[in-house]
Amino acid sequence: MRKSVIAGNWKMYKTVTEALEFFSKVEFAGKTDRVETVVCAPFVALPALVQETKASGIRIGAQNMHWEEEGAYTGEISPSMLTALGVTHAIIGHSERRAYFAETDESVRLKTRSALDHQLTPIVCVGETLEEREAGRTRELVREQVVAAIRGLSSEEACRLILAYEPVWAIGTGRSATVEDATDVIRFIRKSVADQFDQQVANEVRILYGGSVKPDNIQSFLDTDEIDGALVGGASLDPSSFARLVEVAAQRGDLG
Ligand SMILES: O=C(CO)COP(=O)(O)O
Repeated sequence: MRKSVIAGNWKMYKTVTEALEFFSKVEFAGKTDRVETVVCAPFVALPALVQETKASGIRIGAQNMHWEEEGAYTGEISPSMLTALGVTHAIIGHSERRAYFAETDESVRLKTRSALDHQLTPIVCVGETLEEREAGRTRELVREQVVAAIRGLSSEEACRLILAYEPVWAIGTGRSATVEDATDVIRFIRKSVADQFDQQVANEVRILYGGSVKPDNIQSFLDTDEIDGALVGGASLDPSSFARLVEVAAQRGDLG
């Protein structure tokens, strides 16, 4: 059975002090062996959070990275800077980065490749806008994004990926996708992975749903075998709500 993942994406929220406060208010012990629990925090909070969460089994992730090892790239952070801190995951190609910072399928491919080369787990985001969904282009677009990200990877590397289906219209809107729609697209993503590699790789890749996931709707997403967890924005900022999400996923682990 694939291990469930609950990944919080804090986006541009929380100072270092606030980030540390979050972990002083919440207890994750005993759950993180059943659920891969990741908090993707702003760069400046990463060193303190890696130290703070050492004993708890929580993994700390970045929200972006450059693909080069080092160089004249003002304002950028390299994968080896992240691994040197003890960061284990990196979100790649979030729709906000695609929309506001000109991330392309090609930069997503380079970053995915580089993250894997540096033993970081990439959480690669794909998803359509409302306009694209209404035009019936969801599958075509999502397949394009997935294929671009995994092009050139070996099967072993592909198995280490986490993909996240995040429909843009569901992010931060309070309007999540229905479980049926999310399941349908995620099943299709798994098939796209199988087409590029084989069924065995497709069976191993974890695929998350993201977009207005909250403690009161996560259970319905996790009830389907197809969805391996959630990438959570708003509801990951509050310690008790994030802990609740992890708890629900941990109970699922018990059943498996
Ligand atoms: O963008 C997201 C996670 O990456 C989802 O954000 P919300 O959970 O706030 O909708």
